[in-house]
Amino acid sequence: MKVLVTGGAGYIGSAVVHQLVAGGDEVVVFDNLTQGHRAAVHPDAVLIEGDLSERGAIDAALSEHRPEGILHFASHTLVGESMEFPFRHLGNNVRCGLNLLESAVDHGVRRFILSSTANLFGQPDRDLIDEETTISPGSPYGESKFILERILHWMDDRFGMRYAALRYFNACGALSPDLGEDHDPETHLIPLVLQVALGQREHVTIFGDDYDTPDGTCIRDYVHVADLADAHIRALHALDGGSRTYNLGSGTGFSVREVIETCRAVTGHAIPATVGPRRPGDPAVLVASSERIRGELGWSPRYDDLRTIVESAWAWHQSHPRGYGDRAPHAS
Ligand SMILES: NC(=O)c1ccc[n+]([C@@H]2O[C@H](COP(=O)([O-])OP(=O)(O)OC[C@H]3O[C@@H](n4cnc5c(N)ncnc54)[C@H](O)[C@@H]3O)[C@@H](O)[C@H]2O)c1
Ligand SMILES: O=c1ccn([C@@H]2O[C@H](COP(=O)(O)OP(=O)(O)O[C@H]3O[C@H](CO)[C@H](O)[C@H](O)[C@H]3O)[C@@H](O)[C@H]2O)c(=O)[nH]1
Repeated sequence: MKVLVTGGAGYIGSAVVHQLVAGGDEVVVFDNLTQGHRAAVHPDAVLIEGDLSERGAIDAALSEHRPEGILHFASHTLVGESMEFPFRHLGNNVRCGLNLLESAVDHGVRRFILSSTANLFGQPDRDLIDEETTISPGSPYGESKFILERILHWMDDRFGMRYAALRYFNACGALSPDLGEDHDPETHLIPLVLQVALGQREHVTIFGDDYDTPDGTCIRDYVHVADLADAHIRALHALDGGSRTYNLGSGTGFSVREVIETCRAVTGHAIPATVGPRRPGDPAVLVASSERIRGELGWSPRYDDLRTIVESAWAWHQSHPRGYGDRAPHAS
């Protein structure tokens, strides 16, 4: 299949692009490279440097390449930042998504995959979050993704757009030692902890240890990018059977302290940690039930062991301590 992948130079998108190309699909990446990296794009994929806020740029890409499907990863992605700058997230994510969908409809594209999020659920009152759990976005970021899910519902209803909304829990790990996570600024827990082991930070700050959890720190469901890629490919090829929505996680939660302990064990570094205040917008516990995608598409996570996840991330960070190395050095 020929597909257009927005955000295909970013962390998760680039991993999915590599797996799509490996499976024989033809890929066009559309990315403004604000967080993405040229070097992360598979050499057999076409890279268009463009911004989704410009409808004309999307139209040009779809007219030239005529993809059958779109995978939409490009987004503002940070929960905490969206609490501080709600309009930035709501405006950008919804406007860019609408531009893309309107152009897709005009160009006859009828297959669409959306990167959605566990943040749709706020802090649910159940242990495992399935697709029937009440939607109550925990931040403007989560709200922007829910709005896009609702827009997709109407695209299907009005235009026969078959979509999959994939609600990832916490993406983690590296597809290979040469393809991993490189954000600026980095805000995600595992890369930050590993940067301490690399000697690039003095310590990691735990955002609150007074949550109602066994060790007082937040619990998250860490799902490996290789497993996310597998889910995208299965969902893409299942769309002819109709639109679908899936929660994607491994079904096991790990606390912030457990993540730091595992990073200590894998790296052999003491990794000093201090406790700071809670981060606005952070729910205490988010763990997925992915029974629906397991049952319908036969997906199951292969990398659900935290040590294996951290080992794959550590292999990437060790071989690329400055990431892809394409950022201007920070003034100190
Ligand atoms: N990382 C996670 O744990 C996680 C969890 C749930 C959902 N998600 C979602 O998955 C998707 C990918 O996340 P990621 O961690 O790979 O993020 P990322 O920042 O690494 O990738 C996003 C990519 O989109 C590009 N981009 C951003 N705005 C753009 C625009 N206006 N036009 C064109 N390109 C643009 C960036 O340059 C970047 O390459 C996002 O939609 C995010 O909300 C991520
Ligand atoms: O320096 C840090 C960084 C993070 N944390 C904690 O570690 C956990 C994981 O935080 P991340 O920033 O790594 O990830 P988030 O859970 O905030 O968010 C991620 O998963 C969400 C879905 O749950 C979103 O979709 C979002 O895009 C994606 O970044 C949270 O409890 C956070 O409070 C710390 O204690 N210290």
